[in-house]
Amino acid sequence: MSQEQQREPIAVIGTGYVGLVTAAGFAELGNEVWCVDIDASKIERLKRGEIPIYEPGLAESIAANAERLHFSTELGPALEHARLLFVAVGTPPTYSGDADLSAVHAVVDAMPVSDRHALVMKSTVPVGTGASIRRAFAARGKEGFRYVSCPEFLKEGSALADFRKPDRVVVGDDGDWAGDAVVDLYAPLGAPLVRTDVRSAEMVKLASNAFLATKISFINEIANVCEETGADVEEVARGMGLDERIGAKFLRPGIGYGGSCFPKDVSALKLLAGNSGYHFQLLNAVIEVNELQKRRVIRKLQKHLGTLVGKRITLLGLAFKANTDDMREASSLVLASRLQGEGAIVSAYDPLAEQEARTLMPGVEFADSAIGALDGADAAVLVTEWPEFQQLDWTAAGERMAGKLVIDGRNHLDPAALRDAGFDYEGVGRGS
Ligand SMILES: NC(=O)c1ccc[n+]([C@@H]2O[C@H](COP(=O)([O-])OP(=O)(O)OC[C@H]3O[C@@H](n4cnc5c(N)ncnc54)[C@H](O)[C@@H]3O)[C@@H](O)[C@H]2O)c1
Ligand SMILES: O=c1ccn([C@@H]2O[C@H](COP(=O)(O)OP(=O)(O)O[C@H]3O[C@H](CO)[C@@H](O)[C@H](O)[C@H]3O)[C@@H](O)[C@H]2O)c(=O)[nH]1
Repeated sequence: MSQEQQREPIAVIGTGYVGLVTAAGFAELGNEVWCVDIDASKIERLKRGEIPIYEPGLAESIAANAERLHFSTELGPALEHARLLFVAVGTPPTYSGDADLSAVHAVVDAMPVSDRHALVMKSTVPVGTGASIRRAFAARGKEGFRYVSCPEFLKEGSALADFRKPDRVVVGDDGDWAGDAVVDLYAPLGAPLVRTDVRSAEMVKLASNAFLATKISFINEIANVCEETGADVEEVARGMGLDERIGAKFLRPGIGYGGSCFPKDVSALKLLAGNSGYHFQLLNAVIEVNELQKRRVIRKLQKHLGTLVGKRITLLGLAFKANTDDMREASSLVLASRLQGEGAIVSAYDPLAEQEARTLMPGVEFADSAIGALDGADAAVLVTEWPEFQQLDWTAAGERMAGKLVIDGRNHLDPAALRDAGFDYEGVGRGS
């Protein structure tokens, strides 16, 4: 038998961003992967070779490894073929800001009480979730149920690359066969391994996201002070980032962090701390700065245009970041509704996220090109850092706009080039 054939078959429950990337990544390594999702239409599309989300390289990887990838709405085949069941279902925020664990509980309830299987938690869950799942199994008469926390750190837009070359692999377990098997699965990637207890692994995930979000809110506040003092935050971030203790990553100022993870995980950690009797003061500020950062755009527009009533404002980019079609917690959603609240007419363009955005942004006029969206606009707001906005012929765009104002929410454009093209340009903390 070749080494490839000997690799452990696994199951992946939930075929969203994390589940599909995990499945494709392990299939690349030679594992048979049994994927399960309750969304029948998603499974049908996957069986036909259609990939329901956009993630660079994912379609190609799934096509190249199709023989090792199996898709079903039934848990049965997964349980039959695999010992390790990777759970990658959603844990969205509830109204109160806690993580909604109903999908995780649905998976736990569907699991047989068996010695042969172990749950490997990829979904982001509050600290203590592993312990409560083990208690639930104990109540079903299964004391020795195996549970591994193996949090996922991929970033959308580079998810497959992150799987192939992770900064670290974190495995939280009781030191039993299931933890050993997960360590073996990841071994070919050669990543640093943190093997620890379940609660600490759960906390590594929440603390990492909270720290990164804190870094972003910090640089956003520095940017705001730069606007008051005439310093250029891009130069400041460059100077800070070269200090190895600080590091250059996640120091890009902008209109706040969005996406399916940072907002929900920061809030979940804050509530987890609160529920445990600790007031996590820093995270309150991180969240508040992030909310206010989006609203500063409105003030910048008003500074130049006066009232926004009847003004036509174009949002360039809608997805929460470039290279994804994901609209979850995108800053564009807040901006569009605030602009509409001020009486503005909002037009928009995004190269990938339009379809999803249409369902979330009532009253917004969508165009199929940046230049089309800018037609007749009084101002453009760059929301997502798509490379095509740097390549846009801004002189031609300016000729079609009613006013020549660009608010660059990601410091993505060249201020000098825009000013040469006759625009008023405002970035975030870029001086004047
Ligand atoms: N998206 C990211 O960048 C990212 C990165 C790291 C961790 N995470 C965490 O991973 C988890 C999954 O995130 P995602 O973005 O992949 O979510 P997603 O919404 O894209 O996918 C979740 C999938 O689970 C399926 N599902 C729901 N209940 C199910 C059930 N009972 N059985 C089988 N399938 C079920 C859904 O139909 C959906 O396809 C979350 O906890 C998230 O916080 C996400
Ligand atoms: O310097 C920066 C970096 C990011 N962002 C914003 O932060 C948000 C999140 O970006 P990013 O972290 O690149 O994307 P995600 O796919 O949400 O990934 C985060 O959330 C995932 C889910 O938990 C984790 O797995 C990843 O490690 C973590 O980076 C986006 O709105 C970005 O525009 C900034 O404003 N400035």
